[in-house]
Amino acid sequence: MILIKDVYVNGKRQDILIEGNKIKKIGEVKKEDIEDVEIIDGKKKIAIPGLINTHTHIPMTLFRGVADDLPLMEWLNNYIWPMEAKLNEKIVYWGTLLGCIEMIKSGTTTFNDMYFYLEGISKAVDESGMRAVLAYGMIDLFDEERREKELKNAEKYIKYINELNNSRIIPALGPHAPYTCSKELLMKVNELAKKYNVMIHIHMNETLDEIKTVKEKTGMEPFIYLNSFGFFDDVNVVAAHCVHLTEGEIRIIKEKNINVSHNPISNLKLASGIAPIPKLLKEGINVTLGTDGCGSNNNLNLFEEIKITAILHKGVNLNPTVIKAETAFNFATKNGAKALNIKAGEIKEGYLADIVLINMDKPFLYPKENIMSHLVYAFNGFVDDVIIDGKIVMREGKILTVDEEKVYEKAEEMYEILRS
Ligand SMILES: CSC[C@H]1O[C@@H](n2cnc3c(O)ncnc32)[C@H](O)[C@@H]1O
Ligand SMILES: [Zn+2]
Repeated sequence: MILIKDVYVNGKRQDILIEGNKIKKIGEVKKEDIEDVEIIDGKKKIAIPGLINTHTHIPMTLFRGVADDLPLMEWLNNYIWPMEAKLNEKIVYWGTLLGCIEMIKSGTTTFNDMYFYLEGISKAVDESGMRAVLAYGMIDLFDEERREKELKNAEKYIKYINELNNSRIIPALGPHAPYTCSKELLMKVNELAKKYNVMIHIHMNETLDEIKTVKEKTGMEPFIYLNSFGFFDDVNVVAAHCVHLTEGEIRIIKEKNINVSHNPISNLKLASGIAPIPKLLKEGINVTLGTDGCGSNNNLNLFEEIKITAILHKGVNLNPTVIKAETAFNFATKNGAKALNIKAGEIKEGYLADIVLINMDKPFLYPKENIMSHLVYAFNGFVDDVIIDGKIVMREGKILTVDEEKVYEKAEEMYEILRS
């Protein structure tokens, strides 16, 4: 058992008792009453639910800084995809470990990923102690032979992850986007999602260019097109980006309970645009936050997304009340958990013990009055202790699950292979 004593949580100082992978009690807990307990002194700390990143390509930590200041299509076609052709399980494994360290240090406990070489990713997630939803990213480019291969791979990885029997690693399906995946592939994805009871993770409406391509091909906007053949029926979908949406598309997102992953930093950096988040909120749509990969962000610090979300939409709408601090924070916690269907995102009895502690003795966190405001507008994202699934993975800034130095060394080595 783990007992966090005198920590500021849910508005007051109290104790948190963790048993197994769950929060057993919040309130006053006497250590004498419990046997075999590890005590964490929470006096100087606050406890928040671990953050949930709903759109990443985690091994892309190794692509950090390789192609900046470009629009999406040029970035993908001329830089990222040629480099991705050199990937293998080993490179992806080390890139993922680097990403896990970065996320743990910045308070993220769960991520929703779409990428290749899922054996390497799963191994790294397992070792790091993180929680993840992993989808093999499918791209068929409208070619039948490629489609069959991609679908086989996707199914193979769902089975592979299920056989790992690790409750922290959840399989999903990841068709890349409507401009890279055929209707036949997308229809099959809906079928497989129901067959294996897994969610779907897809890029939607990121740029005007891609929407134009889909419209020229199908005569419809992407959400209308996918909806026309039942892609969103009876499945749980996380749609990343959703930057440019028509009223009709917003109606579909609402009707089909599609979860939106807002990635403001990636969208700003690739000059894709700004998603109409206040409009989506008015419709009661579940908005969550993602970083996207490190090629387009260039880090995995979800606290940055929280702050940007809270301030960006104020500026764009000339209205400081459109997204309040707590709303942005909930995007990265409660709403993320809802999207991924996990009992996390809040510190509550019976919930998964995914908890982050922050030492408040930091100059930018004084005076200690409005904690939520500080977390959203003042905090730099460097947290102190992280518990995932009831296990301490970082203590006082030190990662306990993996050898940090070795990961940094290997990351440099893997990068040399990619750029050669
Ligand atoms: C098929 S696995 C994921 C695939 O997506 C690429 N990617 C990374 N960031 C983005 C983005 O913002 N939009 C579209 N595609 C993106 C990644 O490099 C992989 O090839
Ligand atoms: Zn992406």
